[in-house]
Amino acid sequence: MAKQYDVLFRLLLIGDSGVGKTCLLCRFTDNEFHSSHISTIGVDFKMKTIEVDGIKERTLGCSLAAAGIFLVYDISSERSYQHIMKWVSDVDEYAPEGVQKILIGNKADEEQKRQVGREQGQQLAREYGMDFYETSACTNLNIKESFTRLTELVLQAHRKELEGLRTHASHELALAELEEEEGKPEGPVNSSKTCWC
Ligand SMILES: Nc1nc2c(ncn2[C@@H]2O[C@H](COP(=O)(O)OP(=O)(O)OP(=O)(O)O)[C@@H](O)[C@H]2O)c(=O)[nH]1
Repeated sequence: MAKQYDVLFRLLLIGDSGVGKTCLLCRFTDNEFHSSHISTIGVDFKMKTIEVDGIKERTLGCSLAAAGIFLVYDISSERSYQHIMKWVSDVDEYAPEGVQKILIGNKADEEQKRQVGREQGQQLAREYGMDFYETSACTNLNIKESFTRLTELVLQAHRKELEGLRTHASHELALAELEEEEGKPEGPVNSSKTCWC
């Protein structure tokens, strides 16, 4: 059976209740948006495979030991923005070292209710050395872009393992070609799935 992904890792969305974490995840994985708010008890868990730089990444939408974290606030809630600092300190305390982070100001479609300026988001992201996106799960603004960017950051942070994966993959390919040339029956090729969970 064809390999469905090369690398498996987890992304976590954190932020105050109601900022749109579940909706961001559903928009990214299923291209769906739900206008009702049913508070998540525990964790939502979704998977999606995307291809970045020729490598197929399978992301788990949620996890406790995550390789990448979205810190999400709602641009129509100053309070959710103020709480980002608390979320960042929790991440610094509990997340594994080297975890990649991106700041998200969600509900960017709610311009008339805006309480947090785009510059405030940019400034906070600069202070913490993070990338920043304003998104809308409702209109699909910057969803793919932000998930792809976090994926790229995770890949960069795991460059060494990735190089090993590429070398292994090219060896596998060369071996398969050789076997084909020699007319050998195709044996089971070990799949080189990497997990950074
Ligand atoms: N206008 C607008 N509404 C949004 C957007 N994203 C989410 N919402 C709405 O905000 C509410 C909360 O969204 P959820 O995704 O359930 O929020 P959450 O952060 O997962 O909430 P908890 O599970 O309680 O932590 C829902 O009514 C959504 O429809 C958005 O981009 N724009």
